[in-house]
Amino acid sequence: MTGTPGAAATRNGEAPERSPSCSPSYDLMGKVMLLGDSGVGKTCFLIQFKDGAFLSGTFIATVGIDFRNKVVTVDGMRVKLQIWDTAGQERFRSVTHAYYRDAQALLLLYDITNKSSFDNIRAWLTEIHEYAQRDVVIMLLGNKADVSSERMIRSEDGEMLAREYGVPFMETSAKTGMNVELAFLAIAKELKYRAGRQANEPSFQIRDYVESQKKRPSCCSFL
Ligand SMILES: Nc1nc2c(ncn2[C@@H]2O[C@H](COP(=O)(O)OP(=O)(O)OP(=O)(O)O)[C@@H](O)[C@H]2O)c(=O)[nH]1
Repeated sequence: MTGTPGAAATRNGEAPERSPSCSPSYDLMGKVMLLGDSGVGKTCFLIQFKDGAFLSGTFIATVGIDFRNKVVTVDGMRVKLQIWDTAGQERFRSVTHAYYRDAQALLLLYDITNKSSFDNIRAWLTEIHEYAQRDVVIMLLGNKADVSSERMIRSEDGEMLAREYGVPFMETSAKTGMNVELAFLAIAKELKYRAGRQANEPSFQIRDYVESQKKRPSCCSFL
């Protein structure tokens, strides 16, 4: 485990800021958590977004929780995303629950080649409703979309589950980068919209935005 809620520093050496200091290099900050079963690709997803790289080779399960920061610019506003990578293993659940409370957004991943990771999404959503803020932004992501030959979950099933819970959905690949940046940009746009919402401002619909922007793997229509 590498930190507690509000701890000063973690393994990657960055300090989890709570509020902007004298001259912040961003306009808004949001805390995002990556959730999902062990092995679905949360750490790779974060590293692809942060560094544009893919960690292949031996799988090393996350222990406890870790985080990285990245600033993205949406509609001229710099949004600092503080992204927490959680351990998917059951034995770390009580540690990660403590972090849900002040998260503004949750990216919930399953692995399209692993049926149980998809079946467990309902349990994850139950947990989220128990521990997270009521208005937390949730996005469902079917990761490893590059491995079409081992696909176990149809894209349509992901879409259907997401519709049932009223959350945006897309398939992603931490390996090729497909839709990785889009997931975070959509979250940043939603946070920006929420922070600056004014009575006469046209509303931002994250589900419509994701639907209009997402890339679909060419592999899955035959399933
Ligand atoms: N082909 C492919 N492999 C992936 C992808 N994302 C992750 N992997 C592989 O899946 C394995 C698990 O990835 P991790 O990112 O460590 O999984 P995790 O969800 O962080 O796992 P925990 O830390 O135990 O919760 C690794 O061997 C990765 O190389 C992807 O999009 N495509």
